[in-house]
Amino acid sequence: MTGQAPALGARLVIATHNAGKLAEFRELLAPFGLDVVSAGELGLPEPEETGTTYAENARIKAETAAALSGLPALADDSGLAVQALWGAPGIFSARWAGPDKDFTGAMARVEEDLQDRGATAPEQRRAAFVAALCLATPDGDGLDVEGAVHGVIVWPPRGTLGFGYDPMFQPDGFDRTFGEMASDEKHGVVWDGAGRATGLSHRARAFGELMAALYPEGPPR
Ligand SMILES: O=P(O)(O)OP(=O)(O)OP(=O)(O)OC[C@H]1O[C@@H](n2cnc3c(O)ncnc32)[C@H](O)[C@@H]1O
Ligand SMILES: [Mg+2]
Repeated sequence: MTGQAPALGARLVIATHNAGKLAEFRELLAPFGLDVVSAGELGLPEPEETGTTYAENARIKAETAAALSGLPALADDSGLAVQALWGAPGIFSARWAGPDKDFTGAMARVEEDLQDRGATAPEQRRAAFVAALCLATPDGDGLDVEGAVHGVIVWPPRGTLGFGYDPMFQPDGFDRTFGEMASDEKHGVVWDGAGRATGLSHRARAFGELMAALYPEGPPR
């Protein structure tokens, strides 16, 4: 293997129009010295997310951005999957917030739906954040990975950090929500001695999987 990631390239498009995700990817990619540019900065359109899975939607976003920019593109499709709601809002997590991106309203809808089902005990309020990443190249190569983090839905929401549904999600093993965690705690990655990356958030875990898939034999020298 050469010193260069096989598919990342020196310039990489982050195929998202979500400022919160973009900030997290910039932090995750910061150590690698890539020239990171977002789909929004390139003026690329937001493709319609017509897939029925996180992975399908991530691929649509990555392939669209790679084809339009001529650069490798990394996309993320993610969401909050609440067990008692059969995985909702899931791939519709962004759509629950509507065109005004009203996540206060979207979180209230999650809570209302849980209340309607009488889900008041923590074990009835289990949920996971899920992220599917797709790295696509302009010549049609694609790499798909996923990550998840399990936890519980809390009410009322707590914390002002992060974005989206962060204030109502408390990961297992913590007494704080993602909205109460500094970015490094939520999605910072830790490298083990073999060059494998792990982290807390769904996005950090998926990122670790991406690195493992790109470099199955460990980091490039
Ligand atoms: O499609 P792009 O342009 O990437 O941006 P988006 O916001 O529409 O992203 P998704 O279609 O993947 O929808 C995922 C939604 O799930 C929520 N979500 C995903 N990851 C999250 C996280 O780490 N913290 C809080 N909410 C998250 C957030 O509200 C997102 O809008
Ligand atoms: Mg979207």
